[in-house]
Amino acid sequence: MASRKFTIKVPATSANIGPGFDVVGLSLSLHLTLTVVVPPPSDGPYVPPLLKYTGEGAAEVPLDAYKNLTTRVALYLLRCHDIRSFPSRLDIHVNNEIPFGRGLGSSGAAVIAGVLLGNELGGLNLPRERLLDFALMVERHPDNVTAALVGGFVGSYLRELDEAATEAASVPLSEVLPEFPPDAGEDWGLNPPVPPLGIGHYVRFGWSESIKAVAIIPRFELSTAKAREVLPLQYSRKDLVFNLQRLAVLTTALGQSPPNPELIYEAMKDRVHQPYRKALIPGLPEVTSSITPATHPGLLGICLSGAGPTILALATHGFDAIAEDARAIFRKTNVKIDWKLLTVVGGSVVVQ
Ligand SMILES: Nc1ncnc2c1ncn2[C@@H]1O[C@H](COP(=O)(O)OP(=O)(O)O)[C@@H](O)[C@H]1O
Ligand SMILES: N[C@@H](CCOP(=O)(O)O)C(=O)O
Repeated sequence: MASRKFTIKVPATSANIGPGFDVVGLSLSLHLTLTVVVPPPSDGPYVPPLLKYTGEGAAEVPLDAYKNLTTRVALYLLRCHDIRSFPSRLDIHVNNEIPFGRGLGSSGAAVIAGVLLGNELGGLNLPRERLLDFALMVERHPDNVTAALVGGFVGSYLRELDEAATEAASVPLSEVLPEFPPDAGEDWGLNPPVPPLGIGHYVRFGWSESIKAVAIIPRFELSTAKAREVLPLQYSRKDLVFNLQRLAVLTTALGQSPPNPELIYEAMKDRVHQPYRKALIPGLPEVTSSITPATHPGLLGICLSGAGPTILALATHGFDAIAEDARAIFRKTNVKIDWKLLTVVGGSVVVQ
């Protein structure tokens, strides 16, 4: 019997796009790719997975399958289906183009890669909606994981669950993700909480082909957890209405051809997360307020990408001027940047 080989490819994502905090996401042309070889069953002793890693994060990512986010998520899926461990001598090569902790959805991509890996290894054939439930037990805001899974410009919500399901869906992450092999003398993690059915729901919006994304990526990391801690628990009606009005317009405006810069620039403004995150990202207010469609022809709108620190500028042309002027503003605060011109791509694929 021959080895089985397959590839999993998951895109980067930019969440929020201004007013859509925890609601909208956009899949972008940087990828996390797993090349997986499953050897045929043998009678020899059990050999744990061999994990190799190249690209972004290679120096810091754990290569122990019981510590690595992607493989722990895969194991979570397997154990929820009574499969206790990875196949023996599993070989996984990860190549990552998505920088860590920059607001481009690296952790969401790692989680989606994990659910797809578990689904393949276990031969589970779970539908996309069920895979999303598993991803949402790990990454609990739906914007990144939904866009990474289904691709495009996507809006999603979490269904209100009944009391029992809410409890099942809100267990600590440490109870969801296994951290030990099955022979570690621990029962812990072998019967993890199974996700309630239908946690997340989504819709894909139109996207005008002419719109590209300039990702202006500061050379420092900001963890999403830290950037969420600075957000308030309550908002004024004025600020909520400000965002709702803009989000309603934005979801259609980005699908129109030709896109309307005046409409989009205003519709990408936000009062729910960016004002609170500016202290963590020196240069953010100046970049978003001084780079406008009037000063930079081709620009449509500009916002924080996810929890930051990356800034996302949507534009049809004039990409170099936008990025280089953002670089100059960041330089004044001693922050160096890299920038990439990205396109909106399809969702995750598994190729046999
Ligand atoms: N491919 C990956 N494999 C394993 N862990 C990853 C991978 N990508 C991201 N992570 C984990 O997620 C962390 C970054 O997540 P987060 O703070 O949410 O930032 P973001 O998702 O915006 O890049 C990394 O420091 C790392 O621990
Ligand atoms: N809605 C979330 C999105 C986080 O995205 P990430 O790419 O920074 O992980 C938030 O704004 O906190």
